[in-house]
Amino acid sequence: MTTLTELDREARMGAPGTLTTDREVRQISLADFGARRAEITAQLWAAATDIGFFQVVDHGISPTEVDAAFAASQAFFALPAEVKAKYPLQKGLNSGYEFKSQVRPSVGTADQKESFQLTRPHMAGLWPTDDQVEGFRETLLAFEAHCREVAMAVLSCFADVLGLPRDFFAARHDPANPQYQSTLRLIHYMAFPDELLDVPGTWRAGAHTDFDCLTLLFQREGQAGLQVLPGTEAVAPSAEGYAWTPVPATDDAITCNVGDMLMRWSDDRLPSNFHRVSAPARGESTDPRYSIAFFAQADKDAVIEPPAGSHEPITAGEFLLQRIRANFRA
Ligand SMILES: O=C(O)CCC(=O)C(=O)O
Ligand SMILES: [Fe+2]
Repeated sequence: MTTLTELDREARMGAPGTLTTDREVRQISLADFGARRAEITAQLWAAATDIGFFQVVDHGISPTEVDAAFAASQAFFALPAEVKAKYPLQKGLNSGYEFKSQVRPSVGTADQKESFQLTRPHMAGLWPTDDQVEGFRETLLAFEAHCREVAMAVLSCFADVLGLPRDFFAARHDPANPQYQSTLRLIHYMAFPDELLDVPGTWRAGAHTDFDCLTLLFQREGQAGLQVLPGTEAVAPSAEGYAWTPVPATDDAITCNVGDMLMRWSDDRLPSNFHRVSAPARGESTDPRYSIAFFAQADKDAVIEPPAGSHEPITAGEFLLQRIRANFRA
């Protein structure tokens, strides 16, 4: 098996660097999508190829739905540890619950978080009961479906620019396919303990790129910490290291970023940017942070074959497995 260049790149990104607010994380409205498609496509492409991260608003997922998903998430994480442990992370399948088990190759320390992942074909035995969290399964399956719709709309715009059929990505992220491997991840960064403040190498999430085609990230107003490294900065670090840009946390916007699969698939035209979630500095809020990520990961049997041949073809199943193996403790 060859080592992915994606893994190689990641190993060099762990240093704290500096923060900058020189870069703007653009907000793009998806309102009236059908009629404004060309304009939206131009805005998405420009943002994705410039800073890399962008936010979409007027995306059609109602505040009520987003609140319900976060309420289900909070209720789950509030369960006793021994209950959560009944739904353990399934190795290599992105489903189930884990506690501080993700170690990013960039930093070598465990993310200070717990998470629950939903990947449709791999949920047998992993749903908490209605006694534990009322309506958990229904709420999250509906939310996952709606996230996929928004992700496919954004990917259809990228397909237009890449000269691919408009439904190219939707056909390869097919919930009816047993090989479906898109994932909804509920994340809880616990209230930050005093003894970890100022400990070097401690992150809520260490620097990484995502493995997927497109990530949708839901944040809560004021629960800050997400920082992105735009591609051009990653190429030319200053003397202090890389300059990271904070991504605002609001209730209404969905933060989007391209992942490694789509970078490959686009012959590297669409960059997959490094990002991380910083630990609070002394004096900053140590309150918990909740986020929800939808990872649009092409079905296992989809072949990632870039049109210009810049990378060898690889199935999305093999690609993802290599990345997961490098990230989770055995
Ligand atoms: O929680 C966040 O804000 C980011 C999480 C993230 O980047 C990830 O899980 O890949
Ligand atoms: Fe990420």
